[in-house]
Amino acid sequence: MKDLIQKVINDSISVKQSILQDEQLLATVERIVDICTESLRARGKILFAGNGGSAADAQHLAAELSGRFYIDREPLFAEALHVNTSYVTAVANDYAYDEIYARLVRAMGQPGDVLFAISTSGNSSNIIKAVEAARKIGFTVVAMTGADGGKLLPLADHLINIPSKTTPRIQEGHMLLGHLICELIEEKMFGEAASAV
Ligand SMILES: O=C(CO)[C@@H](O)[C@H](O)[C@H](O)[C@H](O)COP(=O)(O)O
Ligand SMILES: [Zn+2]
Repeated sequence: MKDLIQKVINDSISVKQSILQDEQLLATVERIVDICTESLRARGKILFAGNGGSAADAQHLAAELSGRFYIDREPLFAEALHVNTSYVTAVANDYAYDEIYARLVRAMGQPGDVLFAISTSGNSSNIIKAVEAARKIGFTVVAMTGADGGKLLPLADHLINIPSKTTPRIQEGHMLLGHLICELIEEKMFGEAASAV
């Protein structure tokens, strides 16, 4: 048991070390922060979509923006697409599970909005369909993936691909960088030097 505990913690640390050393990935994080800030300043929306643990991550990250992260400040428009269970169950039942996010993207989305498509495999079809709908509308699409990026890879404007093939380790990487993105957006928009950036 102790061996497994140490292995899992070590694996998680290794993934995070790889992220830290990946300058291209860290530059992508900066670019995503700039794009989200620009969108929010223009009254755009930041939408998040994921399944399972990634749905939890989606609503967690949305709440950091619509609620607050560190700073007492105005709310920002951010939401996770699965949170209305009446909507999700009706659309999954009446149309298809694949349609749940794409349909809401079409209902809510406007050019300049940002969609975070969170899928550890990059292959969940409801996420792919949401991305296709978002691209048609003129969103910026940020894909948060792992492994080889899957089908999301060629569809994303910006890719956060966590260097791991293990779903929970990938999710931990998504949350690390997702938290970082929320912190940096808040700092850029509301921090002490906000008027200068
Ligand atoms: O949280 C976990 C595993 O850590 C699971 O609930 C996991 O999110 C689900 O199996 C998802 O359906 C996986 O989908 P995806 O990440 O490949 O898009
Ligand atoms: Zn999980």
